[in-house]
Amino acid sequence: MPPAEVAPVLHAVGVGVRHGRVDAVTDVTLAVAAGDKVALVGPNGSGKTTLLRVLGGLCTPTSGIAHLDGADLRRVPGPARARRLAFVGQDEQGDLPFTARDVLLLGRAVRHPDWRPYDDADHAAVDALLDRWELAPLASRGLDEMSGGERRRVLLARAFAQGGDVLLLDEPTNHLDLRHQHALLAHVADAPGTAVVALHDLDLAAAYCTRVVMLARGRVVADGPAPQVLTAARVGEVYGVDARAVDLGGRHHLLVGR
Ligand SMILES: Nc1ncnc2c1ncn2[C@@H]1O[C@H](COP(=O)(O)OP(=O)(O)OP(=O)(O)O)[C@@H](O)[C@H]1O
Repeated sequence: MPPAEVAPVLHAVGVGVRHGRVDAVTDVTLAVAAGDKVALVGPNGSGKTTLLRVLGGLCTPTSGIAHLDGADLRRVPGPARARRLAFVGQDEQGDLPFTARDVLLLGRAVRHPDWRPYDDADHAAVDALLDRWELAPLASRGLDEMSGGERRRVLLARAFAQGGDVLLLDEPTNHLDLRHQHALLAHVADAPGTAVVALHDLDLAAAYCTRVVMLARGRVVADGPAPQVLTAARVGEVYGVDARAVDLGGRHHLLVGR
């Protein structure tokens, strides 16, 4: 007997988003299965942020529909959505005087719809995240007293604190140094849940994601494993660069010039 079809966790069907006279996303159909780690790549303005926001229920499509576990995302109430999905935006910097510990506890708040106070499990989860993200020395420091990269790491750790099973991250490596870029994507790759991550660094996409979806002018132009999507010809054409694909130790890389 063939295995039963597993419904996608996230499913955009014929999604279009129009901002005024701009078609940001056009007729995108994308099914993301549980456990998929999807890199969303494409040039500036190709629709990555817009599509991520649709998948997170933060932007209502002008046409088509987006589902979370088969339910129309427009009808999933905010608190229920926040228990499943965590979204970290591209420019989220957070300059409020909350400490790192406060911010991670705020992430846990989505698990307390009844305003129940934080319990030992919340504090233990936050302590574990502070350790894992090397944030313990910043636990009592305000966001407004941190460097850009430190703040960014706190906000990304908050997404993990929410404890949902779907991560939507928009250019999460912005502001992070090399080691933290790799550490972050390793966290994402190792997490048991589903992730869709907009990335400009194609090497990071190839190294840590199981699947690469490439957008150009609001449409999906390729979808599959990195070596099949990130070919020299396609990257050259879509980004307008001179690209060469190389295999180093079994890993797909691109050498890029103008
Ligand atoms: N609020 C808005 N009003 C009008 N046009 C918008 C708005 N937001 C985005 N756009 C346009 O929609 C298109 C897609 O933008 P989007 O931010 O989704 O692209 P992106 O791939 O995330 O880009 P980048 O890599 O530069 O972050 C672009 O042409 C952009 O100019």
